[in-house]
Amino acid sequence: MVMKTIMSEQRGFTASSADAEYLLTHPVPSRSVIPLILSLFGVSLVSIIGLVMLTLVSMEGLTEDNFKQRVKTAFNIEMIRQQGILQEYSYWDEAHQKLIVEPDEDWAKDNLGAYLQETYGIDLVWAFTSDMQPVMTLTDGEQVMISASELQLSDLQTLVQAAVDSDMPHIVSGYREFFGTPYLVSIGMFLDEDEMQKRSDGTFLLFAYRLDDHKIQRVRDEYLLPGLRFSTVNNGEQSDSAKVSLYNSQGVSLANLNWDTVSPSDKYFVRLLLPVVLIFIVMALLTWRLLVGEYANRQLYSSHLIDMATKDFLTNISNRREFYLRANHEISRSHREQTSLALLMMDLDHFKKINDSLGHSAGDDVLAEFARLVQENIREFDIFGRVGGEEFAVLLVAADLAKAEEIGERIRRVIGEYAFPSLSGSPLQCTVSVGVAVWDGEEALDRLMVRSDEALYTAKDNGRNRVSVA
Ligand SMILES: Nc1nc2c(ncn2[C@@H]2O[C@H](COP(=O)(O)OP(=O)(O)OP(=O)(O)O)[C@@H](O)[C@H]2O)c(=O)[nH]1
Repeated sequence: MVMKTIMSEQRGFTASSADAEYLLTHPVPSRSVIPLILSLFGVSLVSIIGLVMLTLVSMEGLTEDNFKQRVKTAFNIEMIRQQGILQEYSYWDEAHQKLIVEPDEDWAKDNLGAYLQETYGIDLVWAFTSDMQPVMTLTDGEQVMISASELQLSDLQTLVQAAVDSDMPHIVSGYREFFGTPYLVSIGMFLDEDEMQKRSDGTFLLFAYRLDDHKIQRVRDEYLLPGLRFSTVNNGEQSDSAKVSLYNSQGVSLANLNWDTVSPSDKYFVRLLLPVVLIFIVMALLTWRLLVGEYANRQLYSSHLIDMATKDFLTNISNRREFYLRANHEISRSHREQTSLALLMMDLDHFKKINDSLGHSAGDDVLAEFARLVQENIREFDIFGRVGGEEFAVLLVAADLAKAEEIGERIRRVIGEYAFPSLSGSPLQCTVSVGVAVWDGEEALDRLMVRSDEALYTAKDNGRNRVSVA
């Protein structure tokens, strides 16, 4: 409501009352809020980067665990596959006949040998008796002779016993070392095809494949385990860097499996970081622009409002209210400091005629021009205001009667001699009457105004265009 009043009094200012209303309900933000908001952006950015890092690092752990699980699963499947092949042969009466009862080298080579090696990667086939005497031995598809003592070199005995003790089909698997090389081994008892039980002779069949680079490459490709590497362990110790180790039945590590997992933090961090940082920078810049722009608008608007409240829109000098405020302040100060003051009250002569003959707007121009001329002829610290329609007042600071008369006379002369520009073409002549009153050192502003007003009327009564003293 206050704003609306000011707006209607101070015509000419372009802001609407809705704008003023908005300003009142949205106070100008303090500039210190801007760095605060930007710091919040910074903190959020750091938190998001931290969160992304944390997510990626935990993903890294998951990826590592996941890969390890897949490697173990792959080797378990390999074992089961080997057991499946072994089972087919251990149940096959003809195989028992040709490998144990009447060993037939040609049959063995045709039905096991190269065929098993090429199709299933089986490098080693042994058929042996319950007292671990080898009957038929095929290595790399070829029949070779191998002694019982060589067979006993490994901890094969445990595996043999486990096969005997296990349930049907009496097949077990494990990792064993033969001739200094780790192998994936499956041992099964020969079973009777018709009776579906252990044969009375307690004979065994062993299938194994060598864990070499070639095998690991196959596992790598088949089970989609990129980067899987293999190394044998000579001293039986698990290597520090090994991610999965293959142990024999005594818990001795025979081989180490390693791989290079792609680290999500390495792979995605930079890719994620860049857009996140960019988005934050853009957001921070936009916020900065909005806040700074808004702040500047509010400042501008505030200064406009102050102008509207204190200045006369036509002449740009103090309005009545502001004149009273400043003049009262000056009287208090003069009272304290015991200095002199004088008041000039001025009124343009026959101003109505200008309005009537040339129009209100021409009258406005004369008023504005009059104010400018007066302003030029008083001192900077004098208080000048429009106190009525065509009535003006100047409070002369530290001025005695002589000084006040001198200034009043100067104004009267300047106005009288001035050719006011006019739209009609020919310049206008105006005169002004001035009433002077010197402050008595005690009186209030109203009283001083009344006395100078009376002096002004005396000037008017005495023929205008003159300076009268109260
Ligand atoms: N153009 C214009 N005229 C105004 C404004 N304020 C007051 N007036 C006019 O000023 C005139 C004052 O007339 P009067 O009070 O009769 O005084 P005067 O014609 O100046 O005659 P004296 O003062 O007796 O010399 C009136 O016509 C008012 O309308 C204003 O802001 N603009």
